[in-house]
Amino acid sequence: MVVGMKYGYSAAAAAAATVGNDKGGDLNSGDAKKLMFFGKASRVFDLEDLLRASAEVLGKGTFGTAYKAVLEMGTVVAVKRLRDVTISEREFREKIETVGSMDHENLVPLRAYYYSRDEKLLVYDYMSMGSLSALLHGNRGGGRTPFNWEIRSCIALGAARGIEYLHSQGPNVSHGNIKSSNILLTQSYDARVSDFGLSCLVGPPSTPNRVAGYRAPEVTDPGKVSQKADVYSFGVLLLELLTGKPPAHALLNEEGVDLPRWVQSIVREEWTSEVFDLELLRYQNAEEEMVQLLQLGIDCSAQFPDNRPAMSEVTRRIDELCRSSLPEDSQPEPQ
Ligand SMILES: Nc1ncnc2c1ncn2[C@@H]1O[C@H](COP(=O)(O)OP(=O)(O)OP(=O)(O)O)[C@@H](O)[C@H]1O
Repeated sequence: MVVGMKYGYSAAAAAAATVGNDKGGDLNSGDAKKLMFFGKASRVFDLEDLLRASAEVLGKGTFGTAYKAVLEMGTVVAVKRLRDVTISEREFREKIETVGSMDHENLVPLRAYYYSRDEKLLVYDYMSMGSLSALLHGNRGGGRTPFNWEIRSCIALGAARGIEYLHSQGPNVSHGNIKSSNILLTQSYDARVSDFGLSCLVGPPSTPNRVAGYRAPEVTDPGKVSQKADVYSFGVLLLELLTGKPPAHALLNEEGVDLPRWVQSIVREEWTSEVFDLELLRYQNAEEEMVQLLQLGIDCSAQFPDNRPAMSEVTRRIDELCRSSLPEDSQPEPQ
């Protein structure tokens, strides 16, 4: 199956056919029609390889459709086809260069991009374990790895570190779309934050309710999200991780209650019996730490931005919780 034929990458295919040579470097030369890579060692395939790859739709998101593409040489990548890119080509290239320069072990690296008038593609590492959302809310039948405290707290810490890194790039740098489907997992359940930097490339989402459960109350323009709004979304994500409930859960919405308010409506003494995910309780051996992480989720999702902690503090608190729940003989060296 060919990506271009099956999913209509025809504009990219046409561009590829006209490339002809690799020379030149400015926007009007052949390079403008090529797959542009970030980093040095990663230039192992080109646009034609990508167009020949067999592809499968992973899902439709706010910014476009994501595909899993298996290249002929066996490399697997995730390709995001952006829709509604409203900014100019120059602005797009400038912004995407910034995104591509972000480098942290808890971010999904952007490997390459393709820009033409009709087609904008982003190429990421493919994360074979999928998203936190799928793991939390997908099939809970037998055969799956117990989704215990150790794994969940490690995911919370990794995601917090990724967001903290983004925030450390400047006071105006934020993610803008923190949610469980944007936390992807490696084989060893390390968390990687994806989709950063995309909200400034595309127009307003056509489906605003997708992020409803995660969006901070003060956010009116999804294109203008502050770091404190990211902290709110991360707080909701922590509550989701511990309760196993999706923030836009039908039952919660019927009562007009969002996840943070639902958790707060239950007295602390009843958290263990009423709030925590039953699957988490089954492997429970860290009740005090679970309660503290839930409290952190509540603190992060405070109504007023000034009452929310900074991501650096959030990371520090999760790191402490992870350390205190480890057996004495397996405590890691402080970083
Ligand atoms: N690099 C990747 N590796 C594996 N799966 C991915 C990758 N990127 C995205 N996905 C998965 O593909 C699906 C669609 O992703 P996409 O980011 O387009 O939409 P979303 O996360 O559902 O929403 P949004 O666009 O608002 O972030 C999701 O299930 C996501 O977890």
